[in-house]
Amino acid sequence: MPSVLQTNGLTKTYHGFSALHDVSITLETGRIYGLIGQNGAGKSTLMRMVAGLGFPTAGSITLFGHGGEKALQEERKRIGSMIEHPSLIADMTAKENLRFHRLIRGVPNAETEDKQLELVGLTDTGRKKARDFSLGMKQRLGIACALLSNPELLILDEPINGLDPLGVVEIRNLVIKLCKERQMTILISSHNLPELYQTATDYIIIHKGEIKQTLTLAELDERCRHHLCIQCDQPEKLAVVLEERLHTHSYQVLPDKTVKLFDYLDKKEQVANVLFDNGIVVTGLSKEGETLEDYFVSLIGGEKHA
Ligand SMILES: Nc1ncnc2c1ncn2[C@@H]1O[C@H](COP(=O)(O)OP(=O)(O)OP(=O)(O)O)[C@@H](O)[C@H]1O
Repeated sequence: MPSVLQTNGLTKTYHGFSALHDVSITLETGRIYGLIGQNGAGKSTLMRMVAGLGFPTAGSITLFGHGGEKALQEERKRIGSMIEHPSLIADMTAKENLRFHRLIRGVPNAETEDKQLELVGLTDTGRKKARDFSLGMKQRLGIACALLSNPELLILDEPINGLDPLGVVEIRNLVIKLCKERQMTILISSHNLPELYQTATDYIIIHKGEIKQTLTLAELDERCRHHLCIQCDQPEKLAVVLEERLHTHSYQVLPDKTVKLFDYLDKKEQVANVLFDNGIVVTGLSKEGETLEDYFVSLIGGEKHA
């Protein structure tokens, strides 16, 4: 089966400024790809190129195994997208908005309107106009519009931006459901990395227009180094005890005096006993791992978070 999407050396330059540089990625069926990057990293630019909302300066795109402008035009009918903002008409109800999008996109069956409204939980909005919708409702209606043609690839640019916690969970559940039940491939960008960690099966990390890394959730978990997190009254003395009594140098003392021990992960009690025997008062000892956010920060060289 061909990949859903392949980009090869995709590059976009705006008046000499390189917004995307040599981007080569592959998306496979039925996976949720979290696209991560700081403001201005090139996430929307990449999504726009794939959705056909902009032309690359160089490089190529293959969708469902087909490349070339003519074939891409056809294959893009298999894509649904909500990029930057949901494109809604403020004066129209949810259903009218859906009908408008359905007609301009030439989707024949009208029943799909109710189906999408139900899927995103907007069946009860009646005569209420889109202008009076909450941000979460607007986002969900935008997703419903993107789903009208029953796409195989769904592109969502920051769909949870500005949503309250309940709204965030609703979008997460919807995305996971679409992937599981319809084998839909989803490319989703967000600055909310803890949330993306709960949603995505794969991660694409982009920095200053270039792909820094692509990895699966399993690879991420393996790379997020696990450690014992120790809180105590004397971190300097603790360091000496770790080196002299436990013969390890694999630790880090953080500015807040927490100590991360990368050794003895399954010997918590032994560590606790040795520290106690050496007069160190331990107020916290737990096994922990790095988060997606920590990993992202260390990967892009400690710059501000996404
Ligand atoms: N039409 C344009 N003309 C000139 N520069 C542009 C244009 N569109 C995007 N850029 C620039 O390209 C870079 C990448 O922008 P892009 O919107 O893709 O970033 P992003 O990762 O989506 O950021 P954010 O998280 O803030 O949405 C930015 O520096 C942006 O200013």
